[in-house]
Amino acid sequence: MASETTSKFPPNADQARLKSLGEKVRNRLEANPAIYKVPSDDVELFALGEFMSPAECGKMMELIDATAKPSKVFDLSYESGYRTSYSGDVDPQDPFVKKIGRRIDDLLGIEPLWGETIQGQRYMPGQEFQPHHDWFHPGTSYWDFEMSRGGQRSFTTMVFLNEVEAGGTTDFVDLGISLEPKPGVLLIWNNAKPDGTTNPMTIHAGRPVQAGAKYIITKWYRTRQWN
Ligand SMILES: O=C(O)CCC(=O)C(=O)O
Ligand SMILES: [Fe+2]
Repeated sequence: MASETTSKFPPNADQARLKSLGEKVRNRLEANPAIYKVPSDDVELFALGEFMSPAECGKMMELIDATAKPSKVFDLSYESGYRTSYSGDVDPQDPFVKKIGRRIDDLLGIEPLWGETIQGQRYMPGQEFQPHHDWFHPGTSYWDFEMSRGGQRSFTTMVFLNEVEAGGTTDFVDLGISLEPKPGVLLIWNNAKPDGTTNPMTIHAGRPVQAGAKYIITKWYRTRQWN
């Protein structure tokens, strides 16, 4: 693809940074007795219960309802059906949003400026986010732009805000792992392998909600300062 051969960012451009950040965050999470490591040989995946209180989850859902608009996945349009949830950047200046963001920064021990702003998402019945990687793929239309504003995505963090009546699991499709939304639970995964190359096995999906609604927040970290 033309954009790949002309890009100043080779595939796995941030390998060394992903490797050292992976080590740092892994050590920190493994030293935290409250954090559960989901057993997998292929992906570093962690979970933490009661990361947000029921009141905090409720407040965040109100903010999402106030900002939600159709999600965009880079060059894939909402109409394509790939990601049909409603999403919005909850106000990064809101003191409550800042507080939750800082709590995630502290837990992982990643430089706060490397974190993207928290994104809220709401799925109604039939809405889903089809299998994808959160890391950026070389050769895409967004590769150069995203790589130049913070580098590759290192860690994904995601909080389930509510109980979903039916459906809406987060599935790691190549791992055979399906996680049911439980309010307040934080998921964390490393988008890279221990050697710092991007990890194809992180492919995951937000399965269609069958009944009720599903609310989540997501915060992604890069390998350098994001803007
Ligand atoms: O809704 C989910 O369970 C997954 C969301 C997701 O993968 C994302 O926002 O990148
Ligand atoms: Fe994702």
